[in-house]
Amino acid sequence: MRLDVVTIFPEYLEPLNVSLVGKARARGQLDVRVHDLREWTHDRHNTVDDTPYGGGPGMVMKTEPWGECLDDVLADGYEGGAQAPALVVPTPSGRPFTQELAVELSQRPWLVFTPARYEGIDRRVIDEYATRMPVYEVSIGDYVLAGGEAAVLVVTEAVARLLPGVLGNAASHQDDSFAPGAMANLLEGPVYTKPPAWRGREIPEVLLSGHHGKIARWRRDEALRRTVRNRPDLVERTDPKAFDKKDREM
Ligand SMILES: NC(=O)c1ccno1
Repeated sequence: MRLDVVTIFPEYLEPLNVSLVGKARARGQLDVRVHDLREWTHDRHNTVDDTPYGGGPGMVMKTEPWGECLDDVLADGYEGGAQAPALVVPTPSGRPFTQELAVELSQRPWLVFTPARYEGIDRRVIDEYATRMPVYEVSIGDYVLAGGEAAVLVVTEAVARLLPGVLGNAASHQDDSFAPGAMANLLEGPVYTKPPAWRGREIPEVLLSGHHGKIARWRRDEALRRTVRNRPDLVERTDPKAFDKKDREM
């Protein structure tokens, strides 16, 4: 997978050089390219923003630097072919970024992220590239950040860990909260490791029983308990019959 990120703060994307994403890049599983938008400006102040038409607070990111930069970024890929890119626009007014959407994005060969600053990017930029490729406007939560770069880090990590071979144990993400299948709409339950006792706190006995069926059921029940406590909205979304199905799958 190829990921391009266009930003006015390239240093914000340094975390993409470490841990899971950094290792995937080193192994060649991910080709991440970060581009400084200001390199596509032509004035001595490297201007990327201007006042909004219609008035109002703040500034809007200008079309020209974005257009010239995205044209260059896309020029070395095959638009519309097997390497067709998709634009990913982090914005509080986007569709919620979910595990399901992470799975969908992980199946694309090339993502181009356009994190905005200020009040956002002139809408004509998104409209222009929407004529050439899929555009995903995504929100990582109901809050406003100073810019989209933090959202790029979140989306990149959630997508990269789903790529084949990136997680050491492929089974790890099958039991994730929200993972399709048995865990869809369920939060992950508690996890434990050695020592068996710590400050008088013991491990739930069932986890030491070696009885896989009982352990699976206990984990499902704990996941349900946590979901009811922290995300009752997810429980409402789940057909009660599905819980029986989950029983069989776990
Ligand atoms: N909530 C978000 O995803 C976001 C992106 C940029 N600012 O906020």
